[in-house]
Amino acid sequence: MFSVFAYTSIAALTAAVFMPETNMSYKRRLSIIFRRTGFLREYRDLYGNLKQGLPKYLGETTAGNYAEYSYSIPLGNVLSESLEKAIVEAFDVPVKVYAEGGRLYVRFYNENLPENISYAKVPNRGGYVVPIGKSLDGWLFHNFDKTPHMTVAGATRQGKTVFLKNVLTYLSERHGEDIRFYMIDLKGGLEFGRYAKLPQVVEVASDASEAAEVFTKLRQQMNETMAYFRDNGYTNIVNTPIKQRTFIIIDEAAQLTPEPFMDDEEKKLMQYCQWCMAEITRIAGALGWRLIHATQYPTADSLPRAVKQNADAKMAFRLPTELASRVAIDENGAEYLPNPGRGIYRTVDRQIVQVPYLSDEEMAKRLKLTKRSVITWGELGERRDDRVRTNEVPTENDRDIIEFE
Ligand SMILES: Nc1ncnc2c1ncn2[C@@H]1O[C@H](COP(=O)(O)OP(=O)(O)OP(=O)(O)O)[C@@H](O)[C@H]1O
Repeated sequence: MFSVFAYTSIAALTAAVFMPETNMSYKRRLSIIFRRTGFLREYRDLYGNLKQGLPKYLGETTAGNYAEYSYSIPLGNVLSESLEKAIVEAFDVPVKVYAEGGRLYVRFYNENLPENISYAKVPNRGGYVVPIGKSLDGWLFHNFDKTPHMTVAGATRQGKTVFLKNVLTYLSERHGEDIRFYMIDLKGGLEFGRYAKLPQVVEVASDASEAAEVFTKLRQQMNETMAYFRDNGYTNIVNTPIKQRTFIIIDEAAQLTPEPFMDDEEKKLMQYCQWCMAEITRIAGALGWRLIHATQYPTADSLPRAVKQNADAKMAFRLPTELASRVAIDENGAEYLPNPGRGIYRTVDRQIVQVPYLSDEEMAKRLKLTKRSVITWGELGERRDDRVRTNEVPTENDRDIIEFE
């Protein structure tokens, strides 16, 4: 099994210009790092004395955008987080360090990720997959049939909504009405309320009490589906002929966090919603439910432990602190991401990607949205009023979408 630990140094993440280095200096610097971190092998010299030496160098591979060096891992050593960090922080170029089959690989890339990659460039893939983005090793997709649930975290304006729109669009384009979306859009329905008339979108909840109603319906459906699976001897939807998959996207899930200032009823409502999210991630993956929990504020309270534990894929955009990064993806790094759309995708391994940019216009074209299929600000009613109250007027993009024919 591929055991990958990929890092990109802070310097490389922020470097605007690629700094070429000679192969010689890469190897020499690696030797110094191996010595300083004690990543050494033991051997006996001609006189039988025990000595320490550098790990055995196995060779170099070059490909389109990288040069990679491999070494034998000295017995008794492991690829530790501190060794990886020592390596990646020492170079001005993006570096990936990983161990596989007793070997240590250090890959030096000769390019940086671009800051913008168009959604139009995303390759076509079958199955219940969505593009996560482009890494320096190529396109990366997330397969919801393999890993049903995902958490997404990122500070404001760092790319969560664009990512969720990628998910909605890519799946809808490929699976038509086999895909169902329940959008729990706790930004008052402002982002996803407009797509309520899409055939794939079953329901849009825009506050906690609407969310609770949706969760109650989903629980009923879950029980019915479970009974159906039992009757048919099914254990997991991926091994059945059933094509339908149900996505529950919760955007700004922190709005479902019980707070000390809330009255008991409100707290109970929030706790109920959090419990339902946990139940969905615990039980419903095998039944075809896929939950995406997105928040600006990943804390132990806003990201319930059960959801985090059962969501084996974690996506982080830039976060304000190392602590937030650790809550979101169990390690630091998200606090250094340099631009919107740059994310860390964490499963068993870790990849840095640039999420494809999908504009509202492009989304409208792809989903064949017309005036009739897009909810207007008038129809949004209350929600529009909320936006006016908060002085958030519709943007140019919003208007384009609504007027799109
Ligand atoms: N993948 C991307 N590629 C390039 N630019 C992006 C990408 N994602 C986001 N951006 C830029 O950042 C802006 C904000 O992105 P987005 O609306 O997704 O943020 P957000 O994280 O959802 O913010 P909030 O939580 O405040 O709603 C976009 O309008 C766009 O200009």
